[in-house]
Amino acid sequence: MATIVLYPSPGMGHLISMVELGKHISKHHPSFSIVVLTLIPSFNTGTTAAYVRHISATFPAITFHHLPDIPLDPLLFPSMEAIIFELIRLSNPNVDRALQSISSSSNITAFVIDTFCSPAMSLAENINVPVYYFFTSGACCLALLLYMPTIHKTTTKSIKDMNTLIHSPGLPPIPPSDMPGPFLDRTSTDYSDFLGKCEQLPKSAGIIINTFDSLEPKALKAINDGFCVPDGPTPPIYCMGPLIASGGDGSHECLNWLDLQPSGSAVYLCFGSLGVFSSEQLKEIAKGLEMSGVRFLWVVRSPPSNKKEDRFLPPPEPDLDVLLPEGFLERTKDRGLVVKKWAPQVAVLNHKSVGGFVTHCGWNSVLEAVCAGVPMVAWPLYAEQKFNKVVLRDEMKLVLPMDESEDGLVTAMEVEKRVRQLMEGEEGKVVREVAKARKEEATMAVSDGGSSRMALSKLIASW
Ligand SMILES: O=c1ccn([C@@H]2O[C@H](COP(=O)(O)OP(=O)(O)O[C@H]3O[C@H](CO)[C@@H](O)[C@H](O)[C@H]3O)[C@@H](O)[C@H]2O)c(=O)[nH]1
Repeated sequence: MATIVLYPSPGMGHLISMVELGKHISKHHPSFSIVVLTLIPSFNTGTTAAYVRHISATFPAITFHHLPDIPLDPLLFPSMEAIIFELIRLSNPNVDRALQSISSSSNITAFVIDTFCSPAMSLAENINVPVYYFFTSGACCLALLLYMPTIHKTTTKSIKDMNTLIHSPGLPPIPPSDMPGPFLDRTSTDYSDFLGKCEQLPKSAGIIINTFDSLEPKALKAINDGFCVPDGPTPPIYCMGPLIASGGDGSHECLNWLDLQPSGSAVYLCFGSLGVFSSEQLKEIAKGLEMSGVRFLWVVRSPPSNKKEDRFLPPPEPDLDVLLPEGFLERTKDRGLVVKKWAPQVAVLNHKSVGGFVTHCGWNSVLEAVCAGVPMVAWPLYAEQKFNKVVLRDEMKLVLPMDESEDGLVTAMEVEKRVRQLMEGEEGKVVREVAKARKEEATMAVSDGGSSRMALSKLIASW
């Protein structure tokens, strides 16, 4: 049987959309079998293991091939990215064995890897299988990553030390401080690791992006016209999104609570699979929500541990009585609900009572909001999220910003102001209209004859 092997990076934000890609191919081209190579590390990458069990049980067309865990000491790594990159690098012999074993019983048509999994590229080339990247963030971010080696060559300065806006083909000007974190300091190992990954992208047989043509037309045009890789060929680009998870079984307590709220009245606050705040920041959010008078559904996690050895472990169950201001839950019980750790986000965003979303700008969250037609306030935290905020605000006009004060704290007054603007103000009306229009376009893109479906057909035809 013809098999497509998918190799996602660990971490929910990367895994979910890769699995959705597998489901999508399998649904429209059932003659392909889909095998997903999974790395489920012992350090915290969200609720990965439970998710994989759920998909295995509910979607038998996808087979998971678990790669052995390689225990690593978190104390030796400067960042989550660094430990993930090392795990991926050390897993290469296991990936090699997996590919050999799969190819002994079936014909591997394509090997589709996450941007972070570039060390595996050579393994597939050795057995003459074409390698495609699956890019889990947007086309704007891809345009930047493809152009990053050019930016690197044209300066000797670290981006953090630049005081001019960064200009890249197809993108609005980006303030240096909003560039993805790993690109800020060119002397860091994260920088050289990421730059190496950027250089690999154009060497693939193609890049599949989780976006759709009409969401990011300027960036896509710049990529397709070859401006982002000025010194070589750009591989074919396939926009197949939005690839997002479905709403689940709809049984979570917060959905029952939303059933009781008026249509479009509640703001939903959630910060991806790993977003956490200090206890001081949690209290400011609580005060801001209370002052706003707006109905809210808020996913709260425990603050990050101060102990270096605990920083990649799942945070403990939050103690709301300690973390939130005294009496907050009681005073807001008629119009607010705090959920600990995790909410069924897709179902929440598609609930009729939800009218706005305060998000960390992780790309899956953005696409999920776009598909639900829900406008956003952008509160980026790490990775490429500040960059996403800039393009979402300046290019796509889908978000209102949440501004930090100089010490990095977002004050209760700022939370109050932005939530009210989003839910009740003229500013909110403007982004709401854009969100509704993008929702229609997203639906069309994945319908019969839509741009994302055509991209899938084009890719399959090339195989
Ligand atoms: O309480 C929660 C929290 C998250 N989610 C889901 O988890 C996923 C989170 O994905 P995303 O919004 O992309 O955030 P991250 O997990 O932070 O994603 C990582 O990967 C993304 C894709 O590359 C990047 O855009 C982000 O910056 C990076 O942090 C989404 O499907 C959410 O629906 C829930 O269902 N419930």
